Amino acid sequence: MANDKREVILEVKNLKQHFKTGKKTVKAVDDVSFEIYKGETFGLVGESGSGKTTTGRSIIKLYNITDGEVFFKGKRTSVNPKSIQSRIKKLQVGITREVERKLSLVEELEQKIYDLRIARNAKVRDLKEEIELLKERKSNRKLNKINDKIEEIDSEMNQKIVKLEDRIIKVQEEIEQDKARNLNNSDLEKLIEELKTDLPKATLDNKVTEEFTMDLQMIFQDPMASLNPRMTVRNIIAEGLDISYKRKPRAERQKLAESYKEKREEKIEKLINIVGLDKEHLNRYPHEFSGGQRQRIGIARALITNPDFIIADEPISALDVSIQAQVVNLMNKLKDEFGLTYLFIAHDLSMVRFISDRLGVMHLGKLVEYGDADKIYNNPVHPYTKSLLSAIPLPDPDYEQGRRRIKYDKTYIAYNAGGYHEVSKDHFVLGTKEEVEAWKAE
Ligand SMILES: Nc1ncnc2c1ncn2[C@@H]1O[C@H](COP(=O)(O)OP(=O)(O)OP(=O)(O)O)[C@@H](O)[C@H]1O
Repeated sequence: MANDKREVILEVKNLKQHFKTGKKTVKAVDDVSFEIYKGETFGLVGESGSGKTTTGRSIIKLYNITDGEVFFKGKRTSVNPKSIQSRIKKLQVGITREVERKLSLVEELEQKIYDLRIARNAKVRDLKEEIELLKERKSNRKLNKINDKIEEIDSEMNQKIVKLEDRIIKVQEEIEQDKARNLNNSDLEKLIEELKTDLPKATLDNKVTEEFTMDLQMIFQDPMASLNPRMTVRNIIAEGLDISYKRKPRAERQKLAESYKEKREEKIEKLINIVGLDKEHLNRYPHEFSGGQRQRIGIARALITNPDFIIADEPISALDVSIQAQVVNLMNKLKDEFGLTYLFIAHDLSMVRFISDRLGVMHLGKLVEYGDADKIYNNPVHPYTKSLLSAIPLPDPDYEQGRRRIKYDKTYIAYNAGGYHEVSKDHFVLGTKEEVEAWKAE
């Protein structure tokens, strides 16, 4: 599993998703970063309200993100234009400060030149008085000596002044460069426009690009709520294809019409079989199916666009335990068959543990620990992960009798300090250095 040549398919960088509700701001996702490799199952776990769903929805662009970036197959798919703007502003403030610092350096250097001249004048004044006396005494030899001395003082001072003036010129040039770097407002607007065109348009108006919609699909927790009750299974499954077809220009659609119908039907029939249902189910409506069957329909619907990435948000939580394993097995089979990558969101760790290659543990909008799933299960470091894992029941009566949930006191954790620390290869923990060291030693 741990292979350095793994290809990153999804990268989430400093993702923030905050919601304003009245006066309060809910930081549903707060500065979360992680990456998912092609072909793996990345389990995102945490208790209800920790921000897992919001993370998934932000990735699939159901929200305009508050801050951060998301890259899918190396292409930036999400960035908040306001956050670009604020970053540029910060840069400008930084440059302004730098200019101020340099201006005061110039002042300092000018002061030094002034001080040198004062010191020189004081010295020379005394010598000149002496000269007047010597002139009266007509002592030419001594006179010459003092004149030489004054010349010496002057040349020494001039050398110093030349050096200082050179520095001043250099700093002034730097100030000009800084000022040129500091964009005026119209340049700023231009830069933002450039950044915008650099991104898929979807990023900014929250419409989704064609490619992205096809490549990235979602499976939801409650298939009944996510399947339109008034649509037949056939049309539900075909929805992704139909949307993309309807987006095509009319002329192209007319040309394709016949072959599209055929291909569509072919694909639907193939998929209904693949997910373990029957062709004759296609004319029925969602309410005629059991929970497990409805989830199979949801899976077929996700597969119709040939995605390579699927976000499965609690896909088995609403199902009977007996059905859960069936759906998980089906998803695993499809993963191999179609070369899929999964982001598998779940609050119940007992199943995720068996299917995840890598894992992220969320708590209060933060990703507190992530990386290789085995490492995290066998050697959890963050106190929240330890507590969460201790809550998983095991099919072992002796263990169960002694099992106690490890208490977790979040007040001890400095969530806003520190960053991610790699405690072993592909195993990252959020905290300050001291915290992580202490947790490791526990
Ligand atoms: N649209 C929204 N407006 C305001 N607050 C929201 C919104 N969506 C989510 N939240 C809040 O953000 C926090 C994280 O919610 P989220 O649904 O992402 O958590 P979760 O870990 O997926 O939990 P669950 O398993 O219960 O769905 C919660 O406090 C929730 O109330």
